Amino acid sequence: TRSSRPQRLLSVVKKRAAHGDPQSVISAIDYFCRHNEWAMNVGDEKGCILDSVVSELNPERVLELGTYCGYSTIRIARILPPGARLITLEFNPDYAAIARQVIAWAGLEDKVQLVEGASEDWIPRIKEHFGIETFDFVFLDHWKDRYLPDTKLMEECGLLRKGTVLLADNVICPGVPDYLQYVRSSPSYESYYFKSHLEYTQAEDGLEKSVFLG
Ligand SMILES: CCCNc1ncnc2c1ncn2[C@@H]1O[C@H](/C=C/CNC(=O)c2cc(-c3ccc(F)cc3)cc(O)c2O)[C@H](C)[C@H]1O
Ligand SMILES: [Mg+2]
Repeated sequence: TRSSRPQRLLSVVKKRAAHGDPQSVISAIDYFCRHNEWAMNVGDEKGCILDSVVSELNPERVLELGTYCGYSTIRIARILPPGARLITLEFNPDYAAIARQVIAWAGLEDKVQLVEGASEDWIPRIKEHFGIETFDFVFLDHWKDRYLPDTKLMEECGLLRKGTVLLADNVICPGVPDYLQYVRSSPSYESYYFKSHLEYTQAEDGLEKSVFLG
């Protein structure tokens, strides 16, 4: 049977990117998705905004919801300070298997812990399972109708602290209206919209940065 899109992305990475060189993995995926086959990675334009938010924050503890092929995982992990850790949740075993290989090809497996499972099952277990108190940075890029319930779950589980930054992809396209309304109206968040474009296209999209105020 035909290969999957993630499988084709992985083979491009192995063919075009240098082992242990995260930037070449990122460039190989972006080139392929722009010129050969679109895929729902955060991409280069929004990826630069993601890079700037992460490097300004210099987070020690990062959570990513929705790994897919690991593109944003390696974008974040490649600029984390030494000793920092990224936990990324992916509930599709086929995507998880591809992402593990992409992360390994980039040489970033020491900074990344890919956990196979659903966010709603894992968020309540992260503290005791990983010995993590709170996260400094959370990147939301999984099913769009799960951003809001998972954010409320992270609040309830005490995984957010004063100053924790949530960065949400796709707040315009496909859109996350219930999440946007919540973080923009809740007194517990200070929100900011980074206008950009849907990955590899000219359609509008953007990232919403929301600081938890406690
Ligand atoms: C219930 C389980 C919840 N918990 C979960 N726990 C763990 N992992 C989860 C959970 N829910 C989902 N995942 C995983 O995360 C990934 C899912 C990612 C989803 N992303 C989009 O749908 C999107 C669409 C477009 C788009 C824009 C325009 C178009 F025309 C077409 C597409 C663009 C974009 O940038 C997009 O990120 C992965 C596929 C999926 O297995
Ligand atoms: Mg996305």
